[in-house]
Amino acid sequence: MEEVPHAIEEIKEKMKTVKHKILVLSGKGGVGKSTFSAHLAHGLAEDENTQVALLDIDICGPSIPKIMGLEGEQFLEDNLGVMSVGFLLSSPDDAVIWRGPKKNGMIKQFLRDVDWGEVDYLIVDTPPGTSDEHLSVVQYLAAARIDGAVIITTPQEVSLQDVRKEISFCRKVRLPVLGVVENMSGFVCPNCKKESQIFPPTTGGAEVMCQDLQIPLLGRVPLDPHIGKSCDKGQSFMIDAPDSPATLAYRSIIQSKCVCESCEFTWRRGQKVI
Ligand SMILES: Nc1ncnc2c1ncn2[C@@H]1O[C@H](COP(=O)(O)OP(=O)(O)OP(=O)(O)O)[C@@H](O)[C@H]1O
Repeated sequence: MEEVPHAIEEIKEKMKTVKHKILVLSGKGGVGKSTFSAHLAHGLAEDENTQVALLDIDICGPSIPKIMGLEGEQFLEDNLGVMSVGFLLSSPDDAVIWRGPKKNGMIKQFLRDVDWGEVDYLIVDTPPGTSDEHLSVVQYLAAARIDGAVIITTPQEVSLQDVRKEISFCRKVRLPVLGVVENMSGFVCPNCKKESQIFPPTTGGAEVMCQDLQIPLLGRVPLDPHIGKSCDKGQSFMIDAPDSPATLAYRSIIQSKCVCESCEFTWRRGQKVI
């Protein structure tokens, strides 16, 4: 037990070279959290002067190595580093069946023992829900100050319901909510450009929920089947389809963050919600 406060101090020291730490959360699985985390990392790293690190703590289902086209390697570009438990498995098909303490130990090792170097943004992709991994990363980074969480949802009530739980978790552990991204939000037909709602928002979608909870809606990313194709190839969809509505949505979300060097990072300054 004595070990945890000690590790928190060590991690605080290690994180001195990491400017911003952003957790990516979702209530439900399969809503596009890892895809968003990967594209946030790609998008931020397009500026070659920005150092980005992507840490995948979805220990039982690490999909970041595949999405980033890194099965076996740990670095992508000079300014974009990736770490995942997926790199430690002998085969991508290996199952990780770990209890809480072992997961916590792995997260501690990732944060404390990886040589992160000078990093502008550390993006942490988490498993769905609120479990050991979330508590652990929040606890270990407690003294190192996390900027906040971005929460990914689809427009359906079944996903939004779990987002409310996620927000309640954030409030309990005093993790600021930077905002919500509504993913798979409408489908723009590539031929006629008409938008249809594949997953209709029965309760008003993320927009109404964000208004109710006074949380920023960072943007909406439409459904595009080519996103899955790019991810399967380990490529950035933003490079593969630079003019698509989904790319424009990713870019608008990424660009809306405050880039001012001197100010304290918030997605939209002054709107950080605890
Ligand atoms: N906007 C989108 N349009 C179309 N497909 C998408 C979109 N976003 C994500 N996907 C696809 O949805 C599937 C689930 O995405 P992803 O693995 O990122 O979800 P996740 O929330 O991280 O899931 P889990 O938490 O279970 O790991 C993937 O096949 C991905 O390619």
